[in-house]
Amino acid sequence: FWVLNTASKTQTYKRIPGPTGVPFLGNILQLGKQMHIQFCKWSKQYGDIYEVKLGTQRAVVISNPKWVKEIFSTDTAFSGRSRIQCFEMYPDTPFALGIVSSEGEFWETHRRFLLRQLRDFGFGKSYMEQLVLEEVQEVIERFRKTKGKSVSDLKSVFVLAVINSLWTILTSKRFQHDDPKLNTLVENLHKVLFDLVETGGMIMFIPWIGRILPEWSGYNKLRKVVEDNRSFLEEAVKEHKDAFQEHNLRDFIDVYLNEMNKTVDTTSPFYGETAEQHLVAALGDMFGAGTDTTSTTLTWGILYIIKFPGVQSKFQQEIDLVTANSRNVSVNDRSSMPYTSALIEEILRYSSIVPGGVQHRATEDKVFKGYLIQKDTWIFPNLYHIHYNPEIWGDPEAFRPERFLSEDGKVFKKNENLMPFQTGRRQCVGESLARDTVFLFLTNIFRTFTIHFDSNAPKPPVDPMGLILSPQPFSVVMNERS
Ligand code: HEM
Repeated sequence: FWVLNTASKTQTYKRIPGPTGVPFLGNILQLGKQMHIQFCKWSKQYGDIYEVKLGTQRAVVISNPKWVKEIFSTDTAFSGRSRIQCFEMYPDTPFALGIVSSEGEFWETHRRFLLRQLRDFGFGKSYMEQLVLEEVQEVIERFRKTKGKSVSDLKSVFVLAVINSLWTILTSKRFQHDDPKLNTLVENLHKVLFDLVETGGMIMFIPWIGRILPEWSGYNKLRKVVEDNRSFLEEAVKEHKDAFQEHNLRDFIDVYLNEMNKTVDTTSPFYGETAEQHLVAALGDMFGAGTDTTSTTLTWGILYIIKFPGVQSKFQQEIDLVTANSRNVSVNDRSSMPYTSALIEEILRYSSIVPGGVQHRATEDKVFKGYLIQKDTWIFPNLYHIHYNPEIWGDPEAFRPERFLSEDGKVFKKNENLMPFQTGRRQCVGESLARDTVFLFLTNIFRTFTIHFDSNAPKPPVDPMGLILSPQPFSVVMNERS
């Protein structure tokens, strides 16, 4: 029956090409530590779409940017998410909670609610900009104190600073940049994700390995970090429940609790214990998705600006022109800063920190471009390949912000093939915040300092590393501009 069923399904559709794997492991052993590099090699061999097996999990990888847009925008069947329970705060619930991992009506309702509340609380408005600028100022003061001495771990300086504006809106609290407990929490999270890549990401693709070899596979360490995070966030929700006043809704948590209190329909996504667990998971998503990504992008930004000749001086010239070197740069200046806009696009392209995107799940059998994509298949957009495709960019290996400018260099030109935040129904909810944060941090830091590599420190190795592609540590010296 299975043979007949499969044959009848494949007969009328084009066959999806792809590399041959081995039983149980599929193509995992071919992936190596830099999965995105192998994804690019396969796309050269197999074209716009190919199929791989990650353990026993079937996945298709799409490398044509127009197809990526189409598949994630048009059909809800391609907007699902696969459960990877080892990452979940509540792995025993019947379906995944939070925003990143949930799907269907539950996800849609909560994503809409989150976006509306964030907007109402000031997302993308001048209040938010003010909050970001306060963080920028604190980071600048911290750099000032180094007085021309070497600074070696930029990312750790940025990691809590970039989330604080959002955290204020969500919880009415901000973190001290050097809060030891929080920094340990974040470091552990990053370390555990890094170690996962070292073991080929096995527990994501072959869940039973985590149960059989919990130590070797990194499962135990991962669970410890996830549970520490959960306790920290549950505490924040508990404090809000204890202090809750219906007439004084201070932040996102309060508004969410209010919605829960009003809900009597037991089938509503806002009802009962599940809804409260969702709130904790959603806060975890914001924290997880917002800290590492933005701080890594900023760190890459500084590395590229000082590494590639001429970039820092052009950038500073534009900053000085706009501010007359007498005030902070604000997001309103962006429209008069074409070089800066182009520079940030090039940083996003060149770093491509989420190289294989975040995979979606096909929630039913569906035909796409004549190929049958079967239910439960994972769909990866091959973002790194798209961002480094010579047919699109000409000279992708060159760091050249000018590719996003008109010929006379005066007008910023968007390129729709750049999609670091992915695209379509699940497109990153933090895109505008991340863009504003990167813009305000970089412009105001380079308004204040000229930065170069510390000539006494070893040259930084160039290969990016980790699940979120991060630069290897490098040391810089910051000199205050006159
Ligand atoms: C440079 C910074 C960032 C990059 C490159 C980035 C990239 C991405 C990507 C590629 C996705 C997957 C979208 C999809 O599945 O179609 C995503 C989803 C998401 N991002 Fe970001 N992100 C960044 C910053 C942020 C920030 C600051 C937040 C905090 C609000 C955030 C929150 C989320 C959430 C909640 C999702 C899940 C959306 C959903 O599944 O509906 N991200 N991001």
